[in-house]
Amino acid sequence: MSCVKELCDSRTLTSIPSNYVFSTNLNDQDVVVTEAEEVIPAIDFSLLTCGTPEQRTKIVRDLGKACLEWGFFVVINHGMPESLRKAMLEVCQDFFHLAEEEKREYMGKQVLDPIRCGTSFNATVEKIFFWRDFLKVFVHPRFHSPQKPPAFSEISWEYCKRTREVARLLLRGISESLGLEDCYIDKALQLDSSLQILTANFYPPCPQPELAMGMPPHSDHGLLTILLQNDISGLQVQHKGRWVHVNALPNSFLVNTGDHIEILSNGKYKSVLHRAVVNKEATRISLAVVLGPSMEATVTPAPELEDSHNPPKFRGMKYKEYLELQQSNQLNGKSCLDRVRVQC
Ligand SMILES: O=C(O)CCC(=O)C(=O)O
Ligand SMILES: [Fe+2]
Repeated sequence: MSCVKELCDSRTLTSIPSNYVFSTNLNDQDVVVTEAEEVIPAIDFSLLTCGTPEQRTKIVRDLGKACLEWGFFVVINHGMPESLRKAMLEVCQDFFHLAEEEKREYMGKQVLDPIRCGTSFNATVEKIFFWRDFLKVFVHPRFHSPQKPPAFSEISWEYCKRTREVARLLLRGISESLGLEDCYIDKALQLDSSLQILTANFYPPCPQPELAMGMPPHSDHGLLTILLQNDISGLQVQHKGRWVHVNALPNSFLVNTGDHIEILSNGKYKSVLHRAVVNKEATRISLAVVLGPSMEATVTPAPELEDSHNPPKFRGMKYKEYLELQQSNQLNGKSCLDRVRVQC
């Protein structure tokens, strides 16, 4: 199965091959609105880390509201230098531009292999492919990096260390917003050995973008995903039954809550459905850093959030098993989370 990049580079395409036609794509019920109509809430990260107690209380409340109403927020004043964000995007682009032979050692790997690249989501089981190539690297608790491009290791190490710090501080605020101790998630899910995965997504220009899909509607596993993209938009977020097309603010990160926040909060904060559409003109690159529990942690709803009116909505499952389950599945809505949902 060759990459979409190779498919595009090998000849001038005027239409897409039939195995890329995504049948339930952009149909009439799929109303897409722009951010002019629906504005994703912004969280000023600096107030969480060095605001006055009053400012911190307010930002924790705002964070809780964003998790409750959107499952998605924009983080501003995060302290990450723009030069590092740019370097990270560039070095990922360089990886996708390596010759096929140089990427081959990372192809055809299993879900728990620390470095793997490929196309679509799980091209061995899918009948219809997504217009997307990817690189996935496990960067914590053990750091891994492809050997090429040579700068990848140093840049991704720094980028991942900083995104991990941002995610852990956001999770403290989210714990508090749930009425739990600020270090609750950190302790319960053993975040000193949290699994952190860097995914780089590469979406080349597509001759028939209305027929193809970069990534289908899905929710993310893990606790938080921190997303960075080049100047090309394509992410759409489900909100109140409509798709909101996101144009990221400059210098900001987009963050969404994952399935394991939904489990831990006993369904209070939902993991949000999102998808990536493609376009005719330009290559889009997005970098998604997922911070999850320790692979050995069994994630259950926090007992503090359960009572007789609110029994546990999910059964416990080890994070490692959840990852295996997700990869054996088709990437499809919240089908993986449904497998641990308690039926009532
Ligand atoms: O490309 C995007 O904007 C979305 C990527 C994404 O959802 C993912 O990697 O899980
Ligand atoms: Fe995602």
